[in-house]
Amino acid sequence: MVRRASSVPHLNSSGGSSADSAGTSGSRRGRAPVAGSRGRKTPSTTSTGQSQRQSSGSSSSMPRSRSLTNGMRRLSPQKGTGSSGGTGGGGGSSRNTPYFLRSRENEIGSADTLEIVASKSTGSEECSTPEDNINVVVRVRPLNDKEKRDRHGSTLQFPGNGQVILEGNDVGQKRSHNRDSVRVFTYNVVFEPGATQEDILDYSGIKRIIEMGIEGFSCTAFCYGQTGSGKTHTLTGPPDLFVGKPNPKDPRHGLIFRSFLYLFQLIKNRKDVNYVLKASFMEIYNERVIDLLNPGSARKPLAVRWSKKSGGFFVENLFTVDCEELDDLLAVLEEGMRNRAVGSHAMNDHSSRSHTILTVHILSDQQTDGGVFLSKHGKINFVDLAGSELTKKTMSEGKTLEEANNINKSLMVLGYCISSLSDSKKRTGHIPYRDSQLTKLLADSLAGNGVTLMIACVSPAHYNHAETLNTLRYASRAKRIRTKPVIKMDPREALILSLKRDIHALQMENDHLKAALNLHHQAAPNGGPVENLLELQLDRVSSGGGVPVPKVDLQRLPELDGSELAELVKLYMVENESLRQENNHLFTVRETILRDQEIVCRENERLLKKLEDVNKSNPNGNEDSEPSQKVQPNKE
Ligand SMILES: Nc1ncnc2c1ncn2[C@@H]1O[C@H](COP(=O)(O)OP(=O)(O)OP(=O)(O)O)[C@@H](O)[C@H]1O
Repeated sequence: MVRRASSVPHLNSSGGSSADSAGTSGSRRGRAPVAGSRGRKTPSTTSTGQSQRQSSGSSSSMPRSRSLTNGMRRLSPQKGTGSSGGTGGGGGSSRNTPYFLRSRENEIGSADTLEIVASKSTGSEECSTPEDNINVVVRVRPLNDKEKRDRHGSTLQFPGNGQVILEGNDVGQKRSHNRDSVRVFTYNVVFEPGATQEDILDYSGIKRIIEMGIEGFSCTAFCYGQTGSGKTHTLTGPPDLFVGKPNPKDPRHGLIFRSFLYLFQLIKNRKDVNYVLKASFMEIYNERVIDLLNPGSARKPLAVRWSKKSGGFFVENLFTVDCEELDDLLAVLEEGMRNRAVGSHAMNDHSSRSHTILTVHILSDQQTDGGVFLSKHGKINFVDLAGSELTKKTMSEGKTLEEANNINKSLMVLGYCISSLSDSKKRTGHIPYRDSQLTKLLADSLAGNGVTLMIACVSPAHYNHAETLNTLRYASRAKRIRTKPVIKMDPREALILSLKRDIHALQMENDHLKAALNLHHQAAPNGGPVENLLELQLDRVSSGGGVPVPKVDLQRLPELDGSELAELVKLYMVENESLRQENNHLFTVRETILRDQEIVCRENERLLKKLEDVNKSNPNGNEDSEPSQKVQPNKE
């Protein structure tokens, strides 16, 4: 796919908390309109950490905190393996040797090599890390033609090691060496204007996100930045990619397209797991949630509700499409892109007027050694936020102005949430997720059990200095947020898995005893010292089934004679059998629990319906069902 000018990319990355120095869904299911809609003409909707100040380039004195940089640590070491470029092998590739990237000004970008080395020395890390920082990377777009024509210089420099230097806002003034106005920010990775779409796939840490999604984690990649900074370009590529029949080989394809290829490549390699993929695509336009796969002519908004079961918000009746083939996923992307709200203003001809969330659900079933099926539900959200804008600069008016106000308001709430979450004192207090639809739906990604990648997009042009500074600060704050990634797994299945592990351990012990018995017979065919049996200090413990089981010091086994060993083996086999029975019993209990759960679920649905009726008859009620304020459904 995309080939970079140089074979050695230069990125700079850091990790950790911000080292900037300057300072699910309830869903109607279907495999429908989308899968069959590729190439179909659909009516397009045209509603269209602040850092301490320091002199420039003093990177060596930058404070560094321990942190993940998992994004970099788990990068694929290879380039040029195609758009799906990774090494494949599911979670396996997360243990790749990190690829070291150095800075080369105005080329690709840089990553914090110190952080990578530090991470490497800690060895490989399991997916279920107790806490992770949000992985934050910055992408700087190139100056566009207009900016070049108007001779807007670049306000950014790239010293390497995941740093970006923002010069003082001295545009139009004499270029003083005003050290105070120079700010240095550090991120996991900084992509310089020369970075390609393929670089973003390979070095942003998105591959790790996809791998963790497959492993059952809830993952999110979101783009943030001012209008026209390249968010949509990064996630999906330019809009004309989705006009007519898209060319899959087009090098301009964005991160979502490339991630889909990578996802399917990983899944194909996991023959031992049965995967089911589903996808949904929605937008938040003027605080209304619209289903981009099924917008309807009236673009009727969907309700955002709280789920007690999952402990998070979800969009009710969001269309979810089964995606058996890569083509189905691509069709979801294309359909949504055609339906999303786009408008034009002075700073962007194709400005996103809404926030979009494309979600891929990854349901997996894997049979363990003992025959138990483990089900996991991972998901990957791709979030393209609408750009913050200064309406004076974008010259928005009328409808575009209303959109801009809504966009800015929801981004402000997101800013509050990020700011509170990044502050260790405020983190445990009230976080205003409920103040916007966007933050309700991103709550889990920001502070829950998810894994999150933030791509902060900035313009290098001097005239965007204030917005670039804002974005860089925003990104620095986000970098301080820590989440606790957890695999979503049925707890009963987890219990059975652990029981199976116990049985396996017992079986190994039995095998060991049998082997010892064999050895003993060979070494002493006429029998050993019987009287030693009492000295073995058999520690009798009661097993699950109440059968007494002797615990033997295995080192002393050779002292036993044949009959004693045979007796021990017999006891272990009985114990083994009893454990097996216990396990079967657990299976039965599990079945019963599942049946009970189904009954409760049905009852819950009935109550929810009732609740809806009550809410309908109360026109002044809020859109969300606030269980504390209204009729409460049955607890699940
Ligand atoms: N890295 C890049 N390389 C080349 N062109 C880019 C890059 N980033 C952005 N552009 C171009 O800049 C313009 C604005 O980009 P884009 O629409 O992605 O911005 P945005 O941040 O999504 O804006 P908005 O918030 O208004 O939707 C587009 O023409 C896009 O193709």
